Amino acid sequence: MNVLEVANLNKYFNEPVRNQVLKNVGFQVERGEFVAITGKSGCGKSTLLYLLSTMDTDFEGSIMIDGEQMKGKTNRWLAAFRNRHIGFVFQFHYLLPEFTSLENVMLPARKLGEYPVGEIEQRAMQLLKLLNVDGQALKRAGLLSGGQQQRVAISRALINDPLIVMGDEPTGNLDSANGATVFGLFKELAIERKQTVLVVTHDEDFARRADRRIYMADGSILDA
Ligand SMILES: Nc1ncnc2c1ncn2[C@@H]1O[C@H](COP(=O)(O)OP(=O)(O)OP(=O)(O)O)[C@@H](O)[C@H]1O
Repeated sequence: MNVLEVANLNKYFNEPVRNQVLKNVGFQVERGEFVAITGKSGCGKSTLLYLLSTMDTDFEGSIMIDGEQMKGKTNRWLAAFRNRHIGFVFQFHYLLPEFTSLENVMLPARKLGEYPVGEIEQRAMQLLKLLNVDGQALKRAGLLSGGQQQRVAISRALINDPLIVMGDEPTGNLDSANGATVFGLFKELAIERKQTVLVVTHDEDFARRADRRIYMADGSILDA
């Protein structure tokens, strides 16, 4: 079953001049696939991922996630859908700096409101532990190193057990041991939990070991 179906996707930026950044992009991803999106700097990878994450709604074409069309939905609907189904690890973490790591990880689950706080806290601690950052649980996120913040952000992305995990350079700030932990975790999500993982990366080793690789060049997909 396809979790993601992208068809005839075009994206334009209008500043400073009108520029077509994605050109008729189309591909499909099955449930439980681990996909790496690669390509030269500026080819449109982050733009694509941002659209797929439903955070940018300004596009032409079709993005279907879990059988739902993302085009034309209200921001409120998209925010609820995103919180429930998509875990996203940004290139810049966007953790709330005044909140502790633990509070940051718990936030999407508290927003969802499906589980008691105690259960959410327990699960958040498990994720922080899995990512070797449980020692920082009670520290304010703004005081952590870049790599620690990255691992907290990954924990936060996984708290609601999302259908799709999307990452923009998720191992970018990590040393090789922590990078390998994250890779192993993503692989496990895909194989054991049938979660779909979609990662933009410049890390050749990471890309090579994914189930599938999507190459982009100048706003188009070369091989899907
Ligand atoms: N908000 C914006 N306004 C105008 N142009 C933009 C905007 N964001 C991105 N672009 C342009 O879109 C193109 C694709 O950018 P994008 O960030 O998607 O590339 P990328 O492949 O992710 O690059 P990198 O690997 O360096 O992160 C670039 O030419 C960039 O300058």
